[in-house]
Amino acid sequence: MSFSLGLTGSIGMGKSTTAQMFVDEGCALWDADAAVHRLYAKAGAAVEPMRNAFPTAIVEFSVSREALKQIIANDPGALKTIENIVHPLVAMDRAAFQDSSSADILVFDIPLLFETGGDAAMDAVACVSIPSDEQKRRVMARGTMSETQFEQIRAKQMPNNEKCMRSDFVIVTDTLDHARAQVQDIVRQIRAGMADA
Ligand SMILES: CC(C)(COP(=O)(O)OP(=O)(O)OC[C@H]1O[C@@H](n2cnc3c(N)ncnc32)[C@H](O)[C@@H]1O)[C@@H](O)C(=O)NCCC(=O)NCCS
Ligand SMILES: Nc1ncnc2c1ncn2[C@@H]1O[C@H](COP(=O)(O)OP(=O)(O)OP(=O)(O)O)[C@@H](O)[C@H]1O
Repeated sequence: MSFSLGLTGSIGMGKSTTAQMFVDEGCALWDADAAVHRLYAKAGAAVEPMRNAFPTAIVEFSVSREALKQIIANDPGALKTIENIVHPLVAMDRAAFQDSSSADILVFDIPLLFETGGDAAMDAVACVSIPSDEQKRRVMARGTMSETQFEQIRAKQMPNNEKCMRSDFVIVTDTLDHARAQVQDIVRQIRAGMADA
């Protein structure tokens, strides 16, 4: 039996970077954002349902994120429709990974873990955390979102302190070395618990 660890945190707080540190420790990784990329790609399972809901979102046989962002900017309610299409498909992709992976620890990088109730399927949850001003600085430095887009996404997410309170582990992502040390400690604790079980 493998151990399922949910890895969550608000936009730009360091989930993807921290997830790779779990991979370095021998954990298998499933990434919800990467699953969405597969679903949006040519022949991906979200393309046809999305075409039905938002014909202008399809560019060259795939779902265009730029077009989606435009659609959401004009109609913030569109995000709910998008989620209703995407989230069940994401859940199927996750279940297939869970069934097929043989690593001792499976890490699920899921931005909306608590918001979608996905935490119920996890043995434990780790949340990445940094102060909100640093979060904004890091997202703006990526240069992929306007401040309005960032604030829209952030407003939809559960507040960071609530996520941290509901998690079994909090990983402070202030420096790479500090984050790695915390990841190694969590992996050690989980493996020790598995050995005791
Ligand atoms: C809004 C979209 C077009 C923005 O695309 P873009 O490439 O600019 O950003 P990206 O996908 O990398 O998302 C950046 C971060 O925003 C956050 N985020 C994305 N979608 C949502 C959402 N529906 N609610 C809250 N936060 C979200 C996540 O923390 C994510 O890591 C895209 O995120 C999307 O299609 N979202 C709907 C699907 C979804 O809910 N994905 C979340 C993971 S299942
Ligand atoms: N421990 C850390 N120390 C210093 N910088 C970090 C650390 N972790 C992440 N970062 C930086 O913060 C930024 C955001 O990190 P990352 O892309 O991992 O976040 P994310 O939570 O996956 O983002 P999103 O929610 O948008 O997908 C990146 O520029 C990354 O280099």
